[in-house]
Amino acid sequence: MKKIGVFTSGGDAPGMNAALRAVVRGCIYYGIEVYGIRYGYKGMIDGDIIPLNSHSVSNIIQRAGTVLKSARCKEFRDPEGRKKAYDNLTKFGIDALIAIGGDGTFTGAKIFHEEYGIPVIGIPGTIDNDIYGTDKTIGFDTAVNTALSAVDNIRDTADSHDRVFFIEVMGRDSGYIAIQSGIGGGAEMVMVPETKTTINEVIAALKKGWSRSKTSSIVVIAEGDEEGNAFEIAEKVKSKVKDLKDIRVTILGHVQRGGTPTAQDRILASRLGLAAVEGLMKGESGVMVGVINDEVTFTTFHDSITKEKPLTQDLIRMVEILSI
Ligand SMILES: Nc1ncnc2c1ncn2[C@@H]1O[C@H](COP(=O)(O)OP(=O)(O)OP(=O)(O)O)[C@@H](O)[C@H]1O
Ligand SMILES: O=P(O)(O)OC[C@H]1O[C@](O)(CO)[C@@H](O)[C@@H]1O
Ligand SMILES: [Mg+2]
Repeated sequence: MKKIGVFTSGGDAPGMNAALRAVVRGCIYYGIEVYGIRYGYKGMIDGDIIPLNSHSVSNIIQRAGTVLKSARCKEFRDPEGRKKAYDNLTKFGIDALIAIGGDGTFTGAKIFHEEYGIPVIGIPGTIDNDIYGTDKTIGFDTAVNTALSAVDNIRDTADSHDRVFFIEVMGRDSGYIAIQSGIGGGAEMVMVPETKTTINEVIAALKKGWSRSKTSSIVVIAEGDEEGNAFEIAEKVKSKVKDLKDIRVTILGHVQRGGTPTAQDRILASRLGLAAVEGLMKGESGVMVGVINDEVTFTTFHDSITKEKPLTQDLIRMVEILSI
């Protein structure tokens, strides 16, 4: 293994730059050449590939986003697109890959690895934390803290005006950001795609609060909840509770994808970046590197994308008890 290509793909996540830095510095330390593939699979297909050196990753550990840029690339889903990508890698002499991204990125990496036999290791970088094989994904901790700080701010104004707020956080198919920012922010109710929560249950939780003289309430909703988005859920609640006081809806959106990476995310990213390089050197391939119980662990792409990572049931149970 002489030349590693590294890329970031899918939604960006705070800490991706720290992971890239660790990959580049790790390669240089072990005498391996390293190339950056810009815009994920799109850059692989377009041949947008640049050599990286130690200086290329100076002063980025603290920056969110990804200096390599990211993209969602339809063409890579087709065999013709992947053939173009492989031809470009051959042209540059790249003989191994490190993919930083989420489940979609790993699905593409798995197919590519199986088709062309090129060694690939994945690093989990997504705010959603929806990947099996690691306790946390890079970017999740920062996103939770961003969402939590927004919940705190909303609580201030909700309290002044005696209002009910429905706050939607990110997580296409996953309630990790919702449950953690909900518990941390003292929400009256958290709605996540992993468990079914009916509108009547939401109403019951709100009424319980009002019966105990609570004047304001917060409901945190993961964007993938089966009852709909925050506006739809607010409307459903309103239609069933005639004397409902003032309500407001806030969608936090992409604000959760930016922001200075937390210490936890920078350290996790640095650890996983170096472990990916060392893993390739030891012959690991077709796997994702993660940290479970503070230990570096390799999980096959197959398991990382197909096995479910369940929300801790204890956290779901806590919301009701602690919001009385
Ligand atoms: N089945 C597939 N075959 C080939 N490539 C795929 C496949 N699924 C996803 N990819 C590639 O991986 C890219 C990233 O996937 P996706 O957009 O789902 O983001 P992700 O990596 O899951 O990150 P996040 O969920 O954090 O946004 C896609 O744009 C596509 O190029
Ligand atoms: O606007 P985009 O890039 O399509 O991403 C939105 C999605 O990306 C994620 O933030 C993950 O990165 C999801 O939670 C969200 O649904
Ligand atoms: Mg994904």
